[in-house]
Amino acid sequence: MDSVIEDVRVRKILDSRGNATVEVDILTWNGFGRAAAPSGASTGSREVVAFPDGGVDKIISEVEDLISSELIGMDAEDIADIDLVLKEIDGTDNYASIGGNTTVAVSMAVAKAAAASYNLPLYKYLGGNFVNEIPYPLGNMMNGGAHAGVNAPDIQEFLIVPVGANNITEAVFANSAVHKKLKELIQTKDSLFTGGKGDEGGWIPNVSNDIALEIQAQACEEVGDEIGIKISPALDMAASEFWDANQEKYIYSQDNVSRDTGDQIEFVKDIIETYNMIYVEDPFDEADFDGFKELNSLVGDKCFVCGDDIFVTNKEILAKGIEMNAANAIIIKPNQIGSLSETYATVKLAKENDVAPVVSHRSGETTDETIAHLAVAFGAPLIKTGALGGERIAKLNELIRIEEELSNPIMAKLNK
Ligand SMILES: C=C(OP(=O)(O)O)C(=O)O
Ligand SMILES: [Mg+2]
Repeated sequence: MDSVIEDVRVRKILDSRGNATVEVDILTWNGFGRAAAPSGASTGSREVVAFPDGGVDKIISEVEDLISSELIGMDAEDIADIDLVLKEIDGTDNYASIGGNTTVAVSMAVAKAAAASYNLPLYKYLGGNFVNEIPYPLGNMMNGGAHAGVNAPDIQEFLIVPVGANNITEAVFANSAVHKKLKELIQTKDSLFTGGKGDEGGWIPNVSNDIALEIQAQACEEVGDEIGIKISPALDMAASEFWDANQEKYIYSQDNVSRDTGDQIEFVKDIIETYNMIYVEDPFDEADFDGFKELNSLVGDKCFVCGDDIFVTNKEILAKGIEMNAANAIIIKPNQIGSLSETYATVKLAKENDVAPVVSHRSGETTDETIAHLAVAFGAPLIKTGALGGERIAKLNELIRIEEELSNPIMAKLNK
């Protein structure tokens, strides 16, 4: 009764890139949930369709009526049933009709409304009373590739993990200290640097991939020594973006170098070993399961080899990855798959097979904080949600509040 849906509102709002996205309100007899959908720039080709052609404007006037007429009267607690109804309303395999961004916003708002109906925070409603692990924040320090300008490195994201942090406050401030330090270090290498930032708040340096790797490591070491905790470098290479299928090579335009898959395996292995990288995401093209498998067998004991574009939060594709031992971590982005219950199914399969779920933002975000709750509820060891910027700190500050609420909070185990 408390959680029976009484009203559904769908509106068009701004995202952090100035593009339109949807925000959904769900009102129950005793609760309220609001969620908004993010959007990607370096999207995997097998992600569900975010919005049909015509974007938000195409669907905004119809979906509210369509969804309201089905959902009003249903119980928000029946999230899986509601997700099936959304799939039926859409009527396609990949949400091409009303958009996976529409359905995911509804699905997350329903879960939040269900939690609120029983006066529970979302992480506790989904994860239970015993959850007490806080994920380490993968902080975005420098941006290249599809998230930056033409003179930036080819590697999309230079990240860090404050692995020695004892709590989330220490962790997020360690990340912001490294971000500040990097501004100084970039200025010594890039005379044209104007303080420009990429989509996720990392600096955009006009330097080679090698120089970016060096100053990333230097910043981790210097700040780590200053504050007395270990900080490890990490990367999202987003290699599908610079894989040339005709030449069968990874094209590093900043460095004037191309690498075939064998060279790429050696190159990435060398980076991981030289800089003690704790995490490398998408080091190969989204179709290259063999490259992933080879790298994972070489470095998987000491480094998270994480798949984003390759798995697109899809349970069936992850199953193939598990069979091949292609990765030991998977990016979890609810809007890649279109609903919370499908997201959960992928997380469950990952955890059952010792593949670490890494709950993640998108490059286009809103101030929606839902993924902070999902990361805690799912027991994710890592959350990837930037370091600075209003839409990024919305999640980080929510983690600080969650930690404060928990009776016995501990940082997650990384086992690397
Ligand atoms: C967050 C990412 O970028 P996007 O949202 O552009 O896919 C990513 O590649 O991990
Ligand atoms: Mg990625």
